[in-house]
Amino acid sequence: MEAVGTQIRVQSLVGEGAVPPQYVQPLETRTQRVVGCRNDNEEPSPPVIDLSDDGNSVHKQLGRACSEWGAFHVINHGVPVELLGEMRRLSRSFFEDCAMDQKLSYACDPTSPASEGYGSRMLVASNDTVLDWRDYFDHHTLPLSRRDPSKWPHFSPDYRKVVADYSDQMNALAEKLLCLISESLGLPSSCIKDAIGEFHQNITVSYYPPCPQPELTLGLQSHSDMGGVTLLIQDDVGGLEVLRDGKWVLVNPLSDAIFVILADQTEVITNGQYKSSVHRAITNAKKARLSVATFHDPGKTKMVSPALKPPKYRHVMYGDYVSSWYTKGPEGKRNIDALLLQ
Ligand SMILES: O=C(O)CCC(=O)C(=O)O
Ligand SMILES: [Fe+2]
Repeated sequence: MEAVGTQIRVQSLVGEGAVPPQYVQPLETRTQRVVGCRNDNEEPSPPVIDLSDDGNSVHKQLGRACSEWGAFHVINHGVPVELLGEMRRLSRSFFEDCAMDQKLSYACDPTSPASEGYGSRMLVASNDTVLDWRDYFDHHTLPLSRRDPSKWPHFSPDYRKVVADYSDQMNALAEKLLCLISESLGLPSSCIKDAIGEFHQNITVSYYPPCPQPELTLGLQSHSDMGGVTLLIQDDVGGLEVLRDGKWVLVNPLSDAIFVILADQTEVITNGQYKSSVHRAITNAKKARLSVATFHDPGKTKMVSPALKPPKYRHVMYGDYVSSWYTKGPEGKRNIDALLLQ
């Protein structure tokens, strides 16, 4: 078992046979799913939107997807699919091919939330939080003043270049999607992007090792993302679930698609017309799973408020919103609900 400070990497627990008690979820948050991670159409799943369709049709499909799901796949998105594959391949290789002491040379600071590097524990606030069955590597990528590739792995000569290319491509796609999403509400194209301001982008690679008792654990507990919009790719294992009408729905992996997740500030800006998506990751006993989530968020000092009247949410300074998230914990949508005006 490896530890840095109080941080243990989940990967180093694999092979212990039983899940340590800190990782055991209370009954009410455990998954009911018999863990075979495919949604075989017995339940509706988030829509797939072809961005090469004509403009009108894309706006309509986006409007429905955003109001009914807050999350959807996009295809023909303009990002080279080879780059998606490279990002998955290289990030998997960091977790699986590098020795633990090499990985730990990139350890994030366990005392500071969202610090860059290799970690396992998302929340630093309290010792009684149930831990996620997940390790991660967080890269700070935009604005360029935050980007320091010397903090990223270099076991492969391509790693840093691929992450930088991936960051630029995701940035362009996030901007394009926010324009389309604004237009789908009849707002000026730049409305949501302007309300978020310059993107603060982080790329988090999550690695979920096989879990001996998947029915007791979660890879990542239920939450909505805090910022503007998240663009996610995953491998073919499956395990991401979105909450819809009180039911958890498994998101099937589509290798060439990018999964778009609306986050809390987009809910505020659209005045609740579009809701952020509550999601989580479940575990399985057989295969490690990998996802790459790219977050596009406001800067810490940005004031965010609804673009529509009368406002249903109070304005908030993004940095204050983030601090309360880290002190209280994500727990579904509790934090965004606190911004609702009566
Ligand atoms: O692993 C996944 O599919 C979900 C990741 C996620 O929700 C996050 O990093 O915020
Ligand atoms: Fe998330």
